Amino acid sequence: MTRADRGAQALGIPGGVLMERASVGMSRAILDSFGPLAGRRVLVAAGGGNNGGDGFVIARELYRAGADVAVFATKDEYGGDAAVNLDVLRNLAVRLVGRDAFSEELAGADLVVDALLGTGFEGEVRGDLSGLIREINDAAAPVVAVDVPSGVNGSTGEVEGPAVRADLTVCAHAAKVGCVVSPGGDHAGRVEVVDIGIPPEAEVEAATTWTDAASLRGVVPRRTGAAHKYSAGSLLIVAGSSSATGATVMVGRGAQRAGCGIVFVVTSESAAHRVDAALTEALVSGAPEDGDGLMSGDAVEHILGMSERASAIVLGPAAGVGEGGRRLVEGILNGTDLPILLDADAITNLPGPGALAARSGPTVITPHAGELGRLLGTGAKEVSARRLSSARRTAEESRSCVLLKGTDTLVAEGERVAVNSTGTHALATAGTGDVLSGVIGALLSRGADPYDAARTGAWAHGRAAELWLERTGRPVESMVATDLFEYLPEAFAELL
Ligand SMILES: NC(=O)C1=CN([C@@H]2O[C@H](COP(=O)(O)OP(=O)(O)OC[C@H]3O[C@@H](n4cnc5c(N)ncnc54)[C@H](OP(=O)(O)O)[C@@H]3O)[C@@H](O)[C@H]2O)[C@@H](O)CC1
Ligand SMILES: Nc1ncnc2c1ncn2[C@@H]1O[C@H](COP(=O)(O)OP(=O)(O)O)[C@@H](O)[C@H]1O
Ligand SMILES: [K+]
Repeated sequence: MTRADRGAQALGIPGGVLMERASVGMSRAILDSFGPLAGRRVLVAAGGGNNGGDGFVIARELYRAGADVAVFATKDEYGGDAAVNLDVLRNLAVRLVGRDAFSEELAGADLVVDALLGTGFEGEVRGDLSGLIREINDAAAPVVAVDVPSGVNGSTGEVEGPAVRADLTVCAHAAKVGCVVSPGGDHAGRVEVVDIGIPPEAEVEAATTWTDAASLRGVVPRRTGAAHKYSAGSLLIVAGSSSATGATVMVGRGAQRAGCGIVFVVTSESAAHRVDAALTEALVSGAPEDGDGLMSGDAVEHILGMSERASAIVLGPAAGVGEGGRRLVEGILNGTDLPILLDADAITNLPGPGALAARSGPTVITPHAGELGRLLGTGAKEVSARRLSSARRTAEESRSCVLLKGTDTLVAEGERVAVNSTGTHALATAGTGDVLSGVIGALLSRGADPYDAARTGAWAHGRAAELWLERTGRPVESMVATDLFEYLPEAFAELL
């Protein structure tokens, strides 16, 4: 955002013009959501930087729309465009209130505009601002955040202290990363973006992008008329144990619905016949298992033999944690250059992210915060607090593609991070992660590169859940992971 802003100003567009356009657009969005505001009481809380300057312009626009506007400004003296716009308020009948009147104004407000801190903020909120933020969060009125909820780091989504909880966040030019990546994203409410007139010449390529359907056009590999089942994608799934077959079945069915031409499964030998019965179209074989019914290190030879017929591998779901599992993962990683997706127990069986760095074949790992916390040795809490940097760091140390699951699934590879746009909390049910592994595995087997396979898979998986909700009208709580299979084809159809 800073680079785009500088670029626009270098082209001769004054900063004040950008502020004006941003704030007029934001005011329109506010009126669309909360208007008409004639006669309603609006409190604008404005901080000391340009976010506060936006707040002054919004105050003027809502005043023009007939609202009874009060403005609390944290500073006595302003500079630049903010000062200009504060002067305008002084010339109008807009009430400027002090700290002593803030709480009372807040109690009587029908709408609160949070323009305290924007993209210039990082770290923990200092001084009296934390008190203001707490008061805003305790107030009954709905809250609109300007550009980013105050207290949220706009570049990372990290929240280190008190932060505004908004009903609507209006962003200038583009959704700020902090409005979509958790935990900041959980503070933003609905996010709307307003055009502020930055010309294409000033656009910059963002390292963090939003995976929507448009960003995936042309990315999904297509099956041609000359295809046979192997060229259409041949996936080897190494999963499950004597006592756990469901995960394996869900990976397999997810892969089939994501267009894989042929699915091979290797599982513990005592479970193979049950998986075979459940996966009609797949070729299932059993591998040596230990006393606990988990595939043992001795299974490596059989798996590598099977891998000669595959174009990608999914390794891990319900395969078990322990010494045998560690040998299994190590043996497969060292034994083949095929694209591999490691999920669940295969991630837990890794000694650390560095264990993947030496691989020459493409590698994807799909941890949730708990699994990534174990892999990094930092714990789930730390990963959840710093999702973007945790995913980035893991991608760098593992030289792999990292998909970090959550409400805002992130896909990180090299310098790039994609934030998934689909999904619903209906997915918070056991087994949905297994389906995701199958979908991404299928895309790898069909020739997609890891980054595209992971972000396309996440998008289609989330979209399938949305379609289930839309089509069935059932409550989110009643979804089970296998419901996704029926809607995956329709989700993919939207990308083709
Ligand atoms: N294209 C654009 O870029 C456009 C940008 N626009 C708008 O400008 C916003 C960015 O403005 P910005 O750069 O002035 O920063 P901003 O968010 O107001 O913060 C600075 C203030 O925060 C304070 N502060 C900082 N850290 C703090 C802490 N830990 N704890 C407490 N306080 C802290 C700091 O205080 P100080 O350090 O000076 O004491 C200073 O007062 C952007 O989000 C958008 O709304 C639009 O007008 C359209 C064009
Ligand atoms: N609240 C939520 N909103 C959106 N997606 C969610 C939510 N909760 C879980 N998910 C998604 O559901 C899947 C759960 O995966 P995981 O925890 O590995 O499940 P399992 O291991 O039981 O298969 C992930 O893709 C995750 O992103
Ligand atoms: K703000």
